[in-house]
Amino acid sequence: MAESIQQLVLDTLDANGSIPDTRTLVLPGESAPASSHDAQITILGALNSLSSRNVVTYETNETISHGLTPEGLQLAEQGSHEARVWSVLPLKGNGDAVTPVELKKLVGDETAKVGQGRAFKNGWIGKEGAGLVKLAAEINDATQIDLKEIQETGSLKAESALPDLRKRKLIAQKKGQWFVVNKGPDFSTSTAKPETDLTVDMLNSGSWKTSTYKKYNFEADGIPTNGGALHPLLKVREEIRNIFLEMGFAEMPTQSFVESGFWCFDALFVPQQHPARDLQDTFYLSDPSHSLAPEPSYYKRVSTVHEHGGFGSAGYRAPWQPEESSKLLLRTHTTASSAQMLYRLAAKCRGESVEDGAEDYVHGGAATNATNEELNKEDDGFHPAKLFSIDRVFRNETMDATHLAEFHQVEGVVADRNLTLADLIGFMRVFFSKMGIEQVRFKPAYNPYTEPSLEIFAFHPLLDKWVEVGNSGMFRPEMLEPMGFPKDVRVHGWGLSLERPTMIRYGINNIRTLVGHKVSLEGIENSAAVMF
Ligand SMILES: N[C@@H](Cc1ccccc1)C(=O)O
Repeated sequence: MAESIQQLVLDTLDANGSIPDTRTLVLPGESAPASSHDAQITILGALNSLSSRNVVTYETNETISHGLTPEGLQLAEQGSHEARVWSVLPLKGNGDAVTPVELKKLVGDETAKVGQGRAFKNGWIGKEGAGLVKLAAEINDATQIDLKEIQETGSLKAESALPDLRKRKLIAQKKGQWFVVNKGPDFSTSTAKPETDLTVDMLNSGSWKTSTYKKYNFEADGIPTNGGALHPLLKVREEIRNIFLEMGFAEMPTQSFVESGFWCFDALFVPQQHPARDLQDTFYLSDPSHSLAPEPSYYKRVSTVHEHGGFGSAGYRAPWQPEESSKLLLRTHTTASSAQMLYRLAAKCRGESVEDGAEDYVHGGAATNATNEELNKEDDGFHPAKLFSIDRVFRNETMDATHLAEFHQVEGVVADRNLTLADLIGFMRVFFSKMGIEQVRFKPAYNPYTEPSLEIFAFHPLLDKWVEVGNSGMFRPEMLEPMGFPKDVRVHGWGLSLERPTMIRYGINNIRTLVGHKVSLEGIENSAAVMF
């Protein structure tokens, strides 16, 4: 039906050039023109779909018409109340007058009540004794005639009669529409929907040659895209960075991912035979495979403390191999960078001038433990420092749900005179509580470069167990004194991974989720409020 109406509109336009009034159309299957409201609504549907394809244009005109109410319909059929009253009475002098009680019986209560008054007013009836009689031998029931006209045409030529009929609730207003239709820019008599895509089938069958195509709408709004977002690792890194900054730490400059065995291990007093230096644990570079030699006097102090001891240490008493020291590798921990920053921090203590030294990253005097006596003593070039880094490290690990060959380490070091283990523990508590971790425990551990060393455990309220969150310790004199730090300077440090708190924060079970090309945060809605 809808399509045949579209076809009718198109054929009419084709034949006549335009359709000045859609009420003149004779719809398929009908014999009379489509003057009714419903017919125009049906036509409107066809016009809308044709105009959306620019096949036609149309203008809307409004009409106000009238229809009969149920009571109006009844009166159009049977005559007005007054006419019906008049019709049952005898003409004056031609019989017995009808009493009001009898009249009600003859025409019904309602008609008797309404009709009497009007028939009197029109001069059609009169009183005779206690009853009623016709005065006029013939009447013209204008109400019935008007109602019939309205019923047939929807309007009344004698418009002045309309308000009264409306007041009597015999007619009601009906709003309607009709349309003027013209050919659109893409007029054609075909009702086939234009193609939106050129398909393989159309090419094979050759139908593409005769098909019509939907035009591109360059005005259309595009589909809104989801805006860019920070990677979860970046968000958590920013949070941790802010914790360090508000605790007065300075960020160490990002150093090269490639380090020498010297800075990654030797400078930290990691023995040259240590298993961490194995090929299975560390990625070594093949080209170039070896680094330039470090500053000779420091290199000498480091190799000596390893081989023969010194600074109160017996050393490892094992042969020192320059080859091992100069190997290039991907750093296995950011402590390799901390070592270089500490070496620079000690430059003044070694009597060297500081060019690009760690002084820039040193918050002199902050949180110092120095006594008056120490402050008064001669300047030995040392300044306290609080440094941090959050950066990438690499380990030759078997990858699984919680291990990757590369990850990020969060690392902090604090250098000051006479720091104690209590300072380290106190620092840890404050740092982790700022990360939302209130319950922490420490367990003695072993690192070649720290003594004592502590593993940090935190109670995870959701997992209901203690989980390891970091590693820490006080750097050994065998590491600090060859750098040139005075004997009373202590440096403590700690490290944790960035991935672990991020995974717990975002409810991610598989670390690969964090680094794939598609980061899906499957558990994000259920993520814990606490970070670890
Ligand atoms: N480098 C240690 C962390 C650490 C840093 C500083 C001091 C002690 C420990 C690690 O990789 O786990």
